[in-house]
Amino acid sequence: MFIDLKLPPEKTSLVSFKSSLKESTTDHYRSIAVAVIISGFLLLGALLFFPALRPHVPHSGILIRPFQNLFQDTLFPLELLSDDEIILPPRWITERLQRRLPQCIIIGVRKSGTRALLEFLSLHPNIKKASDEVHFFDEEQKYSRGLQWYRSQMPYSFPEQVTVEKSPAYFITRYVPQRIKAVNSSIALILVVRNPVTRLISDYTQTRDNRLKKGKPVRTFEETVLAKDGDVNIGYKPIRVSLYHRHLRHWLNVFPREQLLIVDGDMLVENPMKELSNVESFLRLDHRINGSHFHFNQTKGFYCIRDGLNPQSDRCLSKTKGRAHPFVNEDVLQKLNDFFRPHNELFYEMIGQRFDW
Ligand SMILES: Nc1ncnc2c1ncn2[C@@H]1O[C@H](COP(=O)(O)OS(=O)(=O)O)[C@@H](OP(=O)(O)O)[C@H]1O
Repeated sequence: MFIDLKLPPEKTSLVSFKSSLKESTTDHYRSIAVAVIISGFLLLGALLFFPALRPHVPHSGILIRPFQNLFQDTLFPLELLSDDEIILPPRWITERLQRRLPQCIIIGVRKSGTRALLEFLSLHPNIKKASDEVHFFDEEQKYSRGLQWYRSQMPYSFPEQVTVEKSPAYFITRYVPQRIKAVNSSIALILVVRNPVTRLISDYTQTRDNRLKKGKPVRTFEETVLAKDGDVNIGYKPIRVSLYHRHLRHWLNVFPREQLLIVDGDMLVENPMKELSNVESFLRLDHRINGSHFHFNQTKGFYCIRDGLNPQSDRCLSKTKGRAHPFVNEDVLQKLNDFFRPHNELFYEMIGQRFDW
């Protein structure tokens, strides 16, 4: 049999052979790439729509909500997250993340701006706050649960971060300083104070509002703070709370003065940055909180936290902070100021610092 092979000239044949070989190799790789991409999409789709197909990954008990700021309160125990909210952080993160006992406590004074201070401080990347008041050292029932329980109330933190909690009742509870010292004798303590009369009015307003909410009868401020004979009613607890030197004495019997930072609560309202900067220095942290984090909110009448330049992002404290105070008669104010003046002097002497109260 004769087969008629019409071969092109030799040179042309070699070039076309090479080019056809190149084309077919490129086509081959292209098809593989397309196949890999399509299978990837199919796999992702399957995992997305059929959660049962997802591989079970053993977890370390610490999970991170993806794409949210890693260094804020984003760490949750497993039960708080749904399946599609969780990813596992790499081991180098989980090993360094722990709930730590606080290295700093805001001990009081109640109604002086303790919440504002805690919230504002937590803007610092190296500060982690316990969101709720913990009351470990002043409430027997909690204290009896021990340090493991206390630690479990703290947020997850990295070793370089400072954990802070605030429980204003600590300041006025006699046995608290000793208890804190027994746990951490070098702890950093912060006391927020404001004009004792303003603090008293704030305390009264809170109690009055709570009673009104429960439908209970209320007395006017004047009726509450003055006794029948017209003297200041020292039987009224909020008056005693404002006698700062009496409570502070117990703390300074236990801790050296350098371990305590006094924050001016009135200044915290007017110019939070000044006080926050003092706290950063006290905690030996870099100065990372700045004026751009705050915006004076006209409606609230206080500084609120602002994320970036977005006015929609203003985060103000709750309605229970910054309540309207009742009008107080000038004579009563005078009487209260006169009453507190010698006590304030004792306080100034004790702390080596003056206020214009
Ligand atoms: N930025 C900002 N926003 C709102 N409120 C602010 C702020 N800074 C300080 N304050 C003042 O904080 C007062 C409440 O104090 P505390 O947080 O210590 O109260 S509490 O003891 O925790 O209940 C609260 O007292 P009242 O004005 O009487 O409500 C405020 O005056």
